[in-house]
Amino acid sequence: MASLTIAEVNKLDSEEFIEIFGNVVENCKLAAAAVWSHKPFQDVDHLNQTIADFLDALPQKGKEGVLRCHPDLAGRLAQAGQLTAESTQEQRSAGLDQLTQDELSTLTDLNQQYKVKFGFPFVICARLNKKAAILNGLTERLKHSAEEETLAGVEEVKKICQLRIVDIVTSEAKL
Ligand SMILES: NC(=O)N[C@H]1NC(=O)NC1=O
Repeated sequence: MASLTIAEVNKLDSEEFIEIFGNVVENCKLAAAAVWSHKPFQDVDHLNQTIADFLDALPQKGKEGVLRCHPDLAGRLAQAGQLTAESTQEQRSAGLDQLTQDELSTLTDLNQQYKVKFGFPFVICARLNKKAAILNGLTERLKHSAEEETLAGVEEVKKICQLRIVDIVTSEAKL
């Protein structure tokens, strides 16, 4: 994805903006569509904060819905090569494409337990965690309440989103 300056971002019409930022929150074009109206953004941080505010303002069911738009880590879509480009890279960076058979069956089992308990998938920023930290995090977070996990999941969505935005928007003014 070509880098855009914040000035260039501020010139995008809503269709262009949704096309470019439509997956900064995984499979959730609505987030991009909603924040477009907050233009102009002063800088990347302002854009990040606006999306974070949008996510925080969602009611419980909306937050759960955002989490449900995320694919399982090393799950069915990953095995079938059907993840979004962003998610494919992120899961690879955590080493989730290099799991042993044992690690894969542990992760699959824990993911399933998590979904049965909470009704949405386990979400963690794969670019900031290696496979061991993901397996530990999943084991720990399974002990939480649904409210705690909705909030923890949304915090991870924000981290994923910030890193995706950094890939799109340059923080330097173009010469
Ligand atoms: N389930 C889950 O955490 N999915 C994601 N995490 C991440 O960094 N990218 C994803 O798609």
